[in-house]
Amino acid sequence: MTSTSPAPHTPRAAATDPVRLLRSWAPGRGSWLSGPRGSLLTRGTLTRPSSADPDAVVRCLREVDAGRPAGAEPALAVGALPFDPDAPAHLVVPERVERAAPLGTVLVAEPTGAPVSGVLRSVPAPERYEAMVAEALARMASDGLAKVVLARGLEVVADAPVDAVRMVRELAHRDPRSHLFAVDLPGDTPRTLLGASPELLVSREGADVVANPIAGSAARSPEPAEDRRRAEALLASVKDQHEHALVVADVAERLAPLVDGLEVPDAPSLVATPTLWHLSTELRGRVADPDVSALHLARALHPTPAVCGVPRAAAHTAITEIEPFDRGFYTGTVGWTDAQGDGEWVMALRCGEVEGDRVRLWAGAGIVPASRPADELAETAVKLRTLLDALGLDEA
Ligand SMILES: C=C(O[C@@H]1C=C(C(=O)O)C=C[C@H]1O)C(=O)O
Repeated sequence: MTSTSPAPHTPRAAATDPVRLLRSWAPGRGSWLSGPRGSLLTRGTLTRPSSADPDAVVRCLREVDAGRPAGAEPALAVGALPFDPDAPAHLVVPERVERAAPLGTVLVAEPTGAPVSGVLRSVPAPERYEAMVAEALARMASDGLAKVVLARGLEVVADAPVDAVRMVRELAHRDPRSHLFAVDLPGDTPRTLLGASPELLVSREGADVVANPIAGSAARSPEPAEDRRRAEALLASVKDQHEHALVVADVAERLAPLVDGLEVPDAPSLVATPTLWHLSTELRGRVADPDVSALHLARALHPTPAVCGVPRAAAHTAITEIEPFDRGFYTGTVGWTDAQGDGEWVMALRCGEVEGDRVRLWAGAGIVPASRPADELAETAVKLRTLLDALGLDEA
């Protein structure tokens, strides 16, 4: 790690207005994260951990802390881990951190300014995605693959540089209760990963650990009775319950050695985004060893079958062979971890990457033997709406 002067002390539970924090974010200056437990704005780069290995990150944070006055807030590392656990992660120890209450408690005004106009390209074409699902189903019949999550992407070439600030405010306006994020990515030109995810990978606060896998989805309806019917059909769906149970079993198995008193609900509950119903299970426990940080937990769980599959290695191979693009940070995890081990990591879903006049966005769906290609394509189209709506684009 490189080191510079110690960061100024920021009070842990600053009574900052969460909307002011959101309004202070701009690409190239730091990261903004917001979820049901609070929001966080970071600025500048004090140092970068030498690797994203959790032990190295915690060591780096403790070194930063050692140079700070007693009672200062613990140093933290913020950033993103890619889908591929072997690909380079992006973590920085920021110069300054500001915290605020959850954004979900306040109304975020609809941003002004023109939405994006430009050209959209599907990667791959929608029919090709259906063929990809069919290929996954064929592999399942022959090689013991129980679940694989297949994604597709959209590439937007806009008529002018894309306003990432407007997109983030639009996401916050539409779904302030989701896990919102805007994180600068490394590269020669400024790149921002931004999104509104429904899924918490894992959080640690003191000894308390929460993981909240989500899998199994149904499009919502603007008509209340139909909306309710779809939610109940999802809860009763044998296919979706199976798809969900595979994820919960994997998360529980990987958490078990790290967590005491793991509580795993017997059945999932429903959660809603503005566009989708999902099956959700909240697992809770307490870290067995205080040195197991939120980042250790995230590394142990990622990539869960909510974004990869079962068995993990076979699903990862199938994804690499079938998907015609590199996922990068999509279906990776975004968050922070501090010197005491607290932190929160959310799944990089319903997200896009903004770079100049380009935006890349992705959505995927869990494929199990009972999946049908046309239904999975439709599900990805609904998932893509989150970012398309933030862009003000109509297609897909
Ligand atoms: C892969 C995505 O979402 C994941 C897959 C889901 C599913 O298959 O039902 C639901 C939530 C997420 O865990 C995505 O949004 O792109």
